[in-house]
Amino acid sequence: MSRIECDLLVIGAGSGGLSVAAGASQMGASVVLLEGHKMGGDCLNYGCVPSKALLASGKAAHRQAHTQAFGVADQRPQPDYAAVKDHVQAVIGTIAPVDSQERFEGLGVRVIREFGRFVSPGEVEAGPHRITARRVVIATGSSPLVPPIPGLDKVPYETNETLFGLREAPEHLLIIGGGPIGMEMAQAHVRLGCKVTVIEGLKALGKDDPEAAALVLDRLRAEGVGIAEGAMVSRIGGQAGAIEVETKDGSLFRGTHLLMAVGRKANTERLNLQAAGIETRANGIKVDDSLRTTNKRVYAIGDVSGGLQFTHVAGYHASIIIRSALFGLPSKAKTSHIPWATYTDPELAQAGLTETQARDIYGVKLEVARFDYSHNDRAIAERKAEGFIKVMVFKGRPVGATIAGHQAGELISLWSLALANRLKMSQIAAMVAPYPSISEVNKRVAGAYFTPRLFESSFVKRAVRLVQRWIP
Ligand SMILES: Cc1cc2nc3c(=O)[nH]c(=O)nc-3n(C[C@H](O)[C@H](O)[C@H](O)COP(=O)(O)OP(=O)(O)OC[C@H]3O[C@@H](n4cnc5c(N)ncnc54)[C@H](O)[C@@H]3O)c2cc1C
Ligand SMILES: NC(=O)c1ccc[n+]([C@@H]2O[C@H](COP(=O)([O-])OP(=O)(O)OC[C@H]3O[C@@H](n4cnc5c(N)ncnc54)[C@H](O)[C@@H]3O)[C@@H](O)[C@H]2O)c1
Repeated sequence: MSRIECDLLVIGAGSGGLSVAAGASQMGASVVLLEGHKMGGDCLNYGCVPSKALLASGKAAHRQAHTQAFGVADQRPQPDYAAVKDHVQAVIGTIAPVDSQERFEGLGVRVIREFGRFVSPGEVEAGPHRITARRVVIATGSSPLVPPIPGLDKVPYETNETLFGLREAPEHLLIIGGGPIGMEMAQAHVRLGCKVTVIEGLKALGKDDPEAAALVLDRLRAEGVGIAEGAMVSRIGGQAGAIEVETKDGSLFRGTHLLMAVGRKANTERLNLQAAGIETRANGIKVDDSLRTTNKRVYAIGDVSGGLQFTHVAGYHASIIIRSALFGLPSKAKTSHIPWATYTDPELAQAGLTETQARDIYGVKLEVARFDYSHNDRAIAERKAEGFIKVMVFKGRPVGATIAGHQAGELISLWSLALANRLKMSQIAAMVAPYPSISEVNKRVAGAYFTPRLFESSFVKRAVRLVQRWIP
């Protein structure tokens, strides 16, 4: 067994682990990075990247079929599912070098392609190596949760780890779970010519603002996605090509393929956490505000730490712990400015508090500013005028923003900036957005916040009349 000593040991080469390893190594720390499976983790191989590439194919097909309104005859799209999957793999292949072993070795990181497991509070074993590090970062991510639904073990089913490798188009895809994975994959598949039914136990897109979620769900239904809500699955039967899903209320759904999209479970089993005195909680490894585990020399970041499960959150976590692990400076992870977006068409994006959360905290003192896409000239020109932005404001500062509409995932960054820096609505209103751009909705919502103060104020009206009497 070889012995290795380093400043920082990173376990897992996904979104979080790669960010820590790259940053720490370039700042002069000796870094060892363990990866037992694919470099790039879930996001590159089975998550964000393939799902967005598949959605892009769906969008291309949908566009072909909806050009008449622009004066260009519609065409019947002829998607070739296997070719679409080639596109998905090509996109992964284009991005993969950025996450590759070679690139990281070039940055000075020692990359070991083995799974790691703790053997003591300060030592990790990986294949033939025993590694001692000043600090350890667990960034092992999450896997699809497959609940023990009776009958599920007797039928073939897909998860995000197998779906992107499927070469034959599902004739009728049943999706259990109406979260972001379920709804993104539903729209991609319906646009690629598959029949799709989503079976959701509670409320589809239930973590989002209900009004914004409803706008997206209406659009998906209009495109032909069947969405059953309040439909908790109780039993699964049938066989390959003829799957049956039964719900607690007795409804029966039949389809040819099944996708399980009911959430995630943290990747902790291989780590032998007890040997290191690291405690877990229901959804992952227990961490404090600074992302330290119950073993103070060990951090946990990204999906495995059980909070918001997004690539940009894993990257943000990496920046937080680099500060404390390398420089010994205090640093805390916040969630108040974290955005997320679901890349359906229209997109759905959130930063900070939803209206319901903000009302619970600020009560009647909360103000909600709103602007509809139907008043945005660019959106009208592009025939994307369906959607809205609303911003939750307390004492002149935004505390949350919700956007449902074209490019919502792009527009939301401004609100993360505003929340991170405690900007005022007046500072957003001072921005000038180019005309005609979709991003004008961000300025116009700030304008909407000030409209009653400026245009419906008798004080302002009196002041203007007075000044007008005096100025030449
Ligand atoms: C279908 C889908 C779509 C998604 N779309 C988006 C999106 O659009 N935007 C977004 O922000 N997020 C998206 N996500 C979420 C995003 O993929 C995750 O939040 C992100 O990958 C988490 O990064 P991570 O570093 O925590 O884990 P991962 O990226 O999963 O990386 C963990 C790595 O650790 C390795 N590993 C595990 N155990 C060990 C061990 N013991 N030793 C060594 N290595 C180990 C794994 O093999 C893996 O490579 C999506 C997820 C899915 C499933
Ligand atoms: N665009 C993005 O950023 C993006 C896209 C996809 C995934 N992700 C990340 O991946 C995570 C996982 O996504 P997800 O969609 O799997 O999880 P999720 O937890 O968001 O949604 C799962 C859904 O399944 C439902 N469900 C659970 N058990 C059920 C049952 N027995 N019968 C019927 N419905 C059931 C739940 O009520 C829930 O609505 C997300 O929370 C997100 O963090 C992000």
